[in-house]
This record gives sequence, structure tokens and C-alpha cells, in this order.
Amino acid sequence: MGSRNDTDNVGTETITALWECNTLEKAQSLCSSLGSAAFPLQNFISNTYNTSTSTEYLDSHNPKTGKIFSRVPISSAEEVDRAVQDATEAFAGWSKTTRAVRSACLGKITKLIEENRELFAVWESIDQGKTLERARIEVDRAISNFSYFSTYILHEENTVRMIDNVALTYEHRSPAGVFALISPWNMPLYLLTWKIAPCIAFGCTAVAKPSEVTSISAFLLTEVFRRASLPAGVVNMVFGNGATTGSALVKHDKIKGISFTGGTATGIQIRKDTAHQIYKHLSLELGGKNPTLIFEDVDMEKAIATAAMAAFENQGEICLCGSRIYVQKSIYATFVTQFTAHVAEKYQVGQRIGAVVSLPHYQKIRSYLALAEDEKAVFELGSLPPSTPENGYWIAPTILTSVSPTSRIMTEEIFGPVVTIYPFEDEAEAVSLANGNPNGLAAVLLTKDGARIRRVGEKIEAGLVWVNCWLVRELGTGFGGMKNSGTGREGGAFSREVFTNLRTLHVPDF
Ligand SMILES: NC(=O)C1=CN([C@@H]2O[C@H](COP(=O)(O)OP(=O)(O)OC[C@H]3O[C@@H](n4cnc5c(N)ncnc54)[C@H](O)[C@@H]3O)[C@@H](O)[C@H]2O)C=CC1
Ligand SMILES: O=C(O)/C=C/C=C(\O)C(=O)O
Repeated sequence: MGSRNDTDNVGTETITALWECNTLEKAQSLCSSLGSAAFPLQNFISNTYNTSTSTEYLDSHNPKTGKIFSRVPISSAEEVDRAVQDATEAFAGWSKTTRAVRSACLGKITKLIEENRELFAVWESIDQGKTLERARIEVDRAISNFSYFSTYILHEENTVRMIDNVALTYEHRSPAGVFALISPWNMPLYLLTWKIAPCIAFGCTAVAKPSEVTSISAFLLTEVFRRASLPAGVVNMVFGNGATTGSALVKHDKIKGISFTGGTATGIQIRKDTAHQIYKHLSLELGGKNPTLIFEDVDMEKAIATAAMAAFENQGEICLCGSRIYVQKSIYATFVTQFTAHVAEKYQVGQRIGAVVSLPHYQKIRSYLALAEDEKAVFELGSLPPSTPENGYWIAPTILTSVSPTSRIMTEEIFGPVVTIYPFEDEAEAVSLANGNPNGLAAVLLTKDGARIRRVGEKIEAGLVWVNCWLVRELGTGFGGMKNSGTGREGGAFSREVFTNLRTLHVPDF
């Protein structure tokens, strides 16, 4: 097992090589020159690249070619412990810094990502499979995550009350401690920074673990922290899988809170693993199987564009995607025809549709499409992709009808470019279909009827309801799910709840 002195220059060399490629052409040419070699990543602990020499590595592939792209260390419990210890030491200082100091630090990080926007977008697109255009949108959101919290902390307010002119009560908040920040592979930089930014803004320190499937943008982010002179140990990045690295991290007794985004099964495991550690703050944002409800009064063209975007953006690999479309019977047939034509024209593979993230994920999506064939669903668009993909993990947008509402296709999260369309009679049936799923993350409601917006919108069991739009975000609003889609909310003051401890002081007259 490596010691604290086993730093080598592998991490620095990899960063330098990646950092020089800030255009798609340069990055692709670097990838081609690698042959069967791959970029080795290293943990970033106390601002130093450092991974034990005995560590095993995972191969991570470029989804658009299927070729090996990076080697991701599976950090052991000892490596995780080292990161947590350093984050704990750093917490002593960072938690006492002023808001102005933390705000300035986040400001520097914002600026550095802004200056390297294309670099991040290019590598995110290569690592995750998403289109470059989509990657740029997500880098912009990473920038907003830091800029939003850099100013939020300067303006936050605490409640002060006077009781009968004799006692003053006031809220006093302190940073909660070292956090485990665990993110998934679908929007790697966007979701990891959605956790790191509030964590350090509110005075906590972090041990972050990106998905082992998409670790590159997290690795590049470490260079931003170094260049921004973020004090050592404030953000530590450990790489690895869930079973070894993630599990050791969430169970560590010095971890005071966990912000996790990922699959529901993993969320359940994390709750079990930490059930005895009552002190841990838990924020879990889990899976969705989100409904899009389309009423007969809609402007058809706009409704089609919104429903298509909600279904197929980022290849359907967003937990907020509307993968169950329900359409009022009177317009059902017209909708199916026009929606299919729209998607066929606007969501072409290799243009607006990228590759899905990995071979196992390709096989997962394919298994649902095989089930659709077995169950005699109608493929309005798309077909069963080959069992062994040859040049990358490409799946065309697929629109299914004649699927039973109880089929696994309509009840389980597929997380790919697959959508079902199903008719409903009236509002009551629409609400019942929408709510007939154990998840409750998001929903889209498409109607021009103002009264219906409230009548239906307020009955939908979802943490986020988008009316005549999708994925419109304001970072101060509560973000998270109901039912099996998670625990807690993040965003603005909700993130403050996650990352701080609250004590209420009662001070009588004296
Ligand atoms: N935001 C969302 O709602 C997401 C949902 N998913 C869903 O989950 C399915 C499985 O995808 P996965 O990549 O396997 O997601 P996952 O939930 O296994 O991975 C998410 C993160 O959790 C980590 N992790 C896994 N097991 C852990 C454990 N026991 N303790 C701590 N950390 C752990 C992973 O290394 C990764 O960083 C997908 O097919 C999709 O349906 C996947 C990604 C995001
Ligand atoms: O915060 C957002 O705007 C989007 C979040 C998306 C996810 O959490 C996800 O797809 O996993």
C-alpha cells in the first residue's frame, strides 16, 4: 500500500496532455495516438495527485467508438480514509473562513471553468458519449453552479424573532463537516459541481467520487481547484467503483453527510449502510420514470417539441426525462403520427442523439427493447439494436405504442432513448396513470387551460412539475423527488439545510 510520499507525476502528466486539447480535433487526435493505451487517472488528495501503486484499475471506454479511453483507479478503503482524514483536517480551517473568502474562491473557480469551457465540453462529450452541443450546455450549468452559490452565501438570511419583548430567538448555522459527494455518469460535471459548489460555499469540505464510468471531467476539475488556489484538502477527489470506493466512503464514520445522485437501488444500499449513523445528513436524488401529460387543448407543434426534448435530450439519460407520454384520446392518433415524424427528423443519431454511456448500459436498454418485441409492442420509430455493437454504443430514438401500463417497459427506468405513448380519456385517468408508479421525481404537464394546470398539477406526485416546458431551472428552488425518487431537496436554502447544522438560540432579556 502506498504511503503519503508516493506522489508521482502520472496525474500531472495526464492533466497536461488533456489540458492541451481544447478542440474536438486535437482531443480526437490525442485519443487516436493512444492506440490501446489509456489515460491513467489519479486521486487528488490535499491538492496532490496520489494513488497507491497497488491499486487496481478499471478500463473506461469512449462510447462513440467503443475504444478504451481512460484507466480509473479503484481506490481502496485505505485511500478513502486518507482523503477523509485530510478533508477533516482542512475542515478545521475552511469552516472558519469568512463568507467573503469562500465567495471569492468560488468566483475564481467559476472564471477558470468559463475560460476552459470548450476544453471541458470536448472531453465530457468524448467520455460520456453526449453530443458536443449538449456537453456545452452542461458546462454552462457547472459554471452557474459555482457562480450561484458564490453569491448566495453573501445574501443568505437567518430568522430572528422576538418573543413577547422578553426573549430573542435566532438561528445559528455552522458547516456540518466533511461530505461524501457521489455522482452518476449521465451529466458528470453538471451534477458533481451541483454538489461541490454548495458544499464548499457553506464551509464544508468534501471527498467527491464521480462515477467510474465517466471520471474525466472530475479529474480536469482538480486542475481548476489547484489553479484557483483552493486550500489543500477542501475538495478531494477519489476515483473508483461503488462496491469498493463508494461504499467505503459513505460508511466512513468521519463523513458527516452524503449527497448522492444515482440509481434507486444504490440509494437504498446507502441508507442501509448508514442506518446506524444517525448523525449523517442524507440527500438522495434517485431514479425517475416521469410522465408527460398532453391534453387536447394544446398547441400541437409546441407540445410535440417539448415532449420530444423531454424524452430524448442526452439520449434519454437524464433522470428527469419524460419517458411515459400520455395523450388525451381525441388527439392521440394525430399526436403519434406527428411526434414520430418530428423525432425522426430532429433527433438523428450522431447529430442530436449521442452514444449511450457504456456497453452494459447499451445491453440494459436493448434488453427492454427485446422485451418490447416479445410483448408485441409497436415500434413507431426505432428497432431492436444489434446484440453486439461494432463501432460505439449507438441506439436510435425509439417510440413504442401498444405497451401495457403494467409492463416493465412502462414501469421501470430504462434511462435511454426510449419512450412509450399511451392514451387517456380524462383528467382523472391522466392523474391516475401519471401517479401509478413508485417513482415521483418529475412530470411535464402540457395544456393551455389555466384552471387545469392547478387542478392536475397539484395532484401529480412528483417533486418537480414542468408546465408547458421542461428542465427550466432556477437554482434557488427545491430540487428533488417524492416517493422512491429520493430523500431531501437541494438548491439555494435547501442546500443550506443539507450542508449546515442548525441550532436555535433563545436569549432572554438580561
Ligand atoms: N440520476 C439518476 O437518476 C440516475 C439513475 N441511474 C439509474 O441507475 C441505473 C444504474 O446505473 P449505475 O451507474 O449503476 O448507477 P449507480 O447508482 O450504481 O451509480 C451512481 C454512483 O454511485 C456510486 N455507487 C454505486 N454503488 C455504491 C455504493 N454501494 N455506495 C456508494 N456509492 C455507490 C457509483 O460508483 C456512482 O458514482 C441506470 O441504468 C439508471 O437507470 C443512473 C445514473 C443516474
Ligand atoms: O439539477 C438539474 O438541473 C438536473 C439534474 C439531473 C439529474 O439529477 C440526473 O439526471 O440525474
